[in-house]
Order: sequence, then structure tokens, then C-alpha cells
Amino acid sequence: MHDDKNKPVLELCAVSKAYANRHVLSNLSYTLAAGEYVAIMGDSGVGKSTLLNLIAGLDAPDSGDIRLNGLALTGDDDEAATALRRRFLGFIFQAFHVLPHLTLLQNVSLPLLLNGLPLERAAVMLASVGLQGREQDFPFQLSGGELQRVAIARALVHRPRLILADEPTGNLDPDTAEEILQLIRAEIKANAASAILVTHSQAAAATADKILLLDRYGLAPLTMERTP
Ligand SMILES: Nc1ncnc2c1ncn2[C@@H]1O[C@H](COP(=O)(O)OP(=O)(O)OP(=O)(O)O)[C@@H](O)[C@H]1O
Repeated sequence: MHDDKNKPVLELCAVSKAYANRHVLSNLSYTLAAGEYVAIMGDSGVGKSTLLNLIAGLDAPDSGDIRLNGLALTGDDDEAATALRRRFLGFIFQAFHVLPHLTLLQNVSLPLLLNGLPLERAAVMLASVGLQGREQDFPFQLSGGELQRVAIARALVHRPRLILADEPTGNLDPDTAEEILQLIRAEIKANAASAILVTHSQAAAATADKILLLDRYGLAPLTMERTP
């Protein structure tokens, strides 16, 4: 993808979202620079998942603009926006389960197929998450940590510029969670991608470059930046 390295990866411009007259996000603005990896923390119900869903195009804002790589995303049915999201974004959401009837290799090949990219990278990606030799296995043969590795491989295989991760280690034991978080960080940095990690875990958030707090006033840095 021909993206300008200096162009912000994501711009949120006065984004508002309400559900049944309950304001979840009000006039939220934020700019994510290329290569930035941020964690978003905040109280339960404050709107963290809602925000990721809006960026992902799973839901639409009531007002405001969301720009990916400078292009404003309009409705879900907008073809250009859908194509941009498919190519530009990688999702590590618990809801985006690995498909049970496909082998691991087929699961990881999906984003390449959808984007018309060479399929060779799927096996390389599986190997880079430690699953070499398991290409023909089916998801039921894997542990929770291994399944999450497949989800990560599938989210990153097409080298998305922006990775959205919603509690990617929520159901894993602490050691596996730490391993998965380090893997996510390594893959993001290896590809000079940007990422947003939504989490309740301080330990998970600490693996990002910067921690942001979402509250009713908006998104603001919680701590000092760490050295990448
Ligand atoms: N589709 C929906 N319809 C109605 N209300 C919704 C919908 N999605 C989210 N909400 C409401 O919006 C608010 C924000 O939800 P959201 O899941 O974004 O919070 P969160 O910060 O991710 O919370 P948590 O940390 O508990 O996951 C909640 O009050 C929730 O009930």
C-alpha cells in the first residue's frame, strides 16, 4: 500500500456515539501517528470497545469523522472504505474467532486471499508465531494460547498498517498472556505498524509505547511514553 509515512494512520475528529440517548463518546478527537502503539484503558462501559468498533467499521458514529490514512470512512456500504479497512486494518478481537472448519494455514491465508496478495506469506507468518509444522491442523487441536497465536498471525499476515486489539489476552494465563503480548509487540514493530490495544490490564498496557485513558472528557495520555 502506498501510504505516506508522515500521514497520520488514524484521525478521530469530534466523534460522537450514543446508544438510545445514552452518550458513550462525545466529541472525541485523537490523532495516531504512523508507527505508534498505544494502549487504551478506562472504566468499564466508558466506550473503549465502542471506539474500536467504530474504527473497524462494525458500527458508525452519529457524528464526526474517522480518517484512516487520510481517507474519511463513511458508511459500511461504501466500497472504497470497506476495501481500505480490509487492507489497512488487522483485528485481534476475541469475537473474531479462528474459523473451526479451516486448517490453520487456510485461516491465516484468508486476509491474503481477500486482498489478492500472494499466499506464500501464510506459512511464514505461522512459523513466526511458533506454529511451524502445524499448518494442516484444525483449530480444535490447539490450546487457548496457540489459538490466539493463530488469531495474531491472521490479523498481521497482510501487513496491516493499523492493528486493533481488544483484550487479546483476556482468557489466557499470565505467562501465556505475557508471551502473546510480546509477540504482538514484536510483530507490530517488525512491520513498523501502528496499533491500539484495549485492555484492563496494567501489565498488558505497559507493553505499548504509550497508555491513554478514555473517560468522559476524551482520550488523554495516562503515563509518560516508554522507549520503543
Ligand atoms: N450495540 C449496543 N447497543 C446498546 N448499547 C451499547 C451497544 N454497545 C455498547 N453499548 C453500551 O455502550 C457503553 C460502552 O460500551 P463499551 O463496550 O464500548 O464499553 P467498554 O469501555 O469497552 O467496557 P468494558 O471495559 O466493560 O468492556 C455501555 O454502556 C454499553 O452498554
